Amino acid sequence: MITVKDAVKSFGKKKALDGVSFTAADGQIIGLLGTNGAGKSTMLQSIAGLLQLDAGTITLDGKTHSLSTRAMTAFLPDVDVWYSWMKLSDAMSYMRDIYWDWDDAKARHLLEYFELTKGTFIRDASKGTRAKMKLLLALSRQARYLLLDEPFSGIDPFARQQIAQAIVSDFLEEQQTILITTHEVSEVEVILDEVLFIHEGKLLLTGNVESLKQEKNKSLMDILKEVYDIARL
Ligand SMILES: Nc1ncnc2c1ncn2[C@@H]1O[C@H](COP(=O)(O)OP(=O)(O)OP(=O)(O)O)[C@@H](O)[C@H]1O
Repeated sequence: MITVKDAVKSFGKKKALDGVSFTAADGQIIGLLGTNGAGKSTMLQSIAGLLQLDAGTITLDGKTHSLSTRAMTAFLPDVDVWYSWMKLSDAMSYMRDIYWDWDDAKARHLLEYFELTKGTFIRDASKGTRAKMKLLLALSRQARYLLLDEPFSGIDPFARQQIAQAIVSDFLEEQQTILITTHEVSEVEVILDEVLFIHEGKLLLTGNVESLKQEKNKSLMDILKEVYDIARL
């Protein structure tokens, strides 16, 4: 379980996280949604242990950040982090050498699923293909916690559906907990169990997606718009 308690993080005068608290139960797919600059990436980077909070705590399975929590976590950043001179096969070998939980069978499955070629140089790949490569490298680990920051960025709507499907089938195989940030609410809605809606560093809405939709008799996007409009009044 991921437990975030009263998380505060500022950059200069900007409060990127302003007292955020939530728990992410094991085996759930959770959407961390919000407007530009809401604090989503800051939240994911803090959970990944890449940023230190100014106040508050984050624990994974009750443990604060350490090598063992790092080992449980796979983080997919929203920027390109791979050397462009590498081929996809080089990046895969690198991951296999670094992480004991690298799963070759899963990597082969994702390679086929995304129709990627191992011999492609990262620099020669289109933006969407690079996004699929990044996702393959993150999903091929058997990490308990998958933190995916904008995995659909730059990807066409047809491939987005395919990727969302891959995340679900991967999830069902491994019973991992997935925290995903995205602006593509309608594409991701079908795979989410829970939603966290963040605005200006504050959590405005949290809950089970199906229960919220039934309770309000609205789509997730309409529920978020309503919450956002109220927050801006
Ligand atoms: N390293 C940094 N230095 C200064 N300000 C930062 C830094 N990282 C984030 N911020 C600021 O903190 C706020 C939250 O940023 P964050 O990237 O977490 O938002 P986000 O919800 O992921 O946005 P987007 O959807 O646009 O990616 C923004 O105002 C951003 O400008």
